Amino acid sequence: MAVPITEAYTLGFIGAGKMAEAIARGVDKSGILPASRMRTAHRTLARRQAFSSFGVHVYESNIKVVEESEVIILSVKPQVVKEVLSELKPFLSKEKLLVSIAAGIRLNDLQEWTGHGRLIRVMTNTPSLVGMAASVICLGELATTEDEKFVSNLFGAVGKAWTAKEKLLDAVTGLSGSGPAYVYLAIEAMADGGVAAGLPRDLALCLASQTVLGAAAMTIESGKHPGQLKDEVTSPAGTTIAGIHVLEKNGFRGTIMGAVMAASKRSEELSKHVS
Ligand SMILES: NC(=O)C1=CN([C@@H]2O[C@H](COP(=O)(O)OP(=O)(O)OC[C@H]3O[C@@H](n4cnc5c(N)ncnc54)[C@H](O)[C@@H]3O)[C@@H](O)[C@H]2O)C=CC1
Ligand SMILES: O=C(O)[C@@H]1CCC=N1
Repeated sequence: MAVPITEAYTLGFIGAGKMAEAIARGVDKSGILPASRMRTAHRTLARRQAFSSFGVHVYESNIKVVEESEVIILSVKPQVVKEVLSELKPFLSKEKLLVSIAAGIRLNDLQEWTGHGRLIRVMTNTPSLVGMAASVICLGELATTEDEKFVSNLFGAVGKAWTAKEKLLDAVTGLSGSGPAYVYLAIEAMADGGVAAGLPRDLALCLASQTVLGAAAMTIESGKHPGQLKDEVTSPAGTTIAGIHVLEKNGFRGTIMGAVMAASKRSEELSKHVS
């Protein structure tokens, strides 16, 4: 019988890397759980300090993290998940809720490696650090609706969270998991374009970032189709259509679609290589 997660829970991170830090800091900032109720472990001093600097308890071993946590976020690279879980399996009782954020690692495999199904898979992204993540949640067989609510609240505190069937998670990974990197490239390229056109670098980067933020907010808040919003920027014989012509000639949309599809495919491949 799965024990409901109480308000006084502790949150452990197995794998104190970039994504774990973005979640831990984001959750701490959100106010729903202070860093003092979070635990992790790492072999390097630099990563231990990165977590202890904002109040996370850092232990000597992954086992201690699991023993001391009710909810465990598995945040190691997909390639080491099986090995890490083989060590932790005896300590992962059904009282504990395991949340895997590893790209491509299926619930079936996680279930086999842990010996039980009180599992939730989440594909999130690094903007959790600033409370703007996009996360998708998939429930394992033994995860309860309370577990789902709990994890939705946790990831909802660092952005927006949706629940979906696991078969969609490779596509989610290719779109929103990897997506921030595509947008960083776009921001960098827009800033470079601004510099080429004569802007100082600092101003160019601020303008590029704010423009992406503003356009994303317009898409979400106006409810308008992005094509309509594009038309509203594009005056006849104006500047925007000149820019769009260059993008279309160079396959901009096809390139972005191809990136999402390639990353989704890679997520699918990862699942096959590790099981
Ligand atoms: N970085 C991102 O934007 C996203 C990453 N993810 C997933 O999150 C997971 C972590 O990714 P990152 O944080 O980017 O990687 P990372 O390499 O920054 O973090 C993984 C950490 O795990 C540590 N580690 C390796 N073996 C370990 C072991 N046996 N015990 C404890 N720790 C160990 C590594 O030293 C490293 O610090 C991956 O599975 C990835 O697919 C999911 C969504 C987005
Ligand atoms: O590049 C990766 O494999 C991870 C998963 C999604 C974002 N970063």
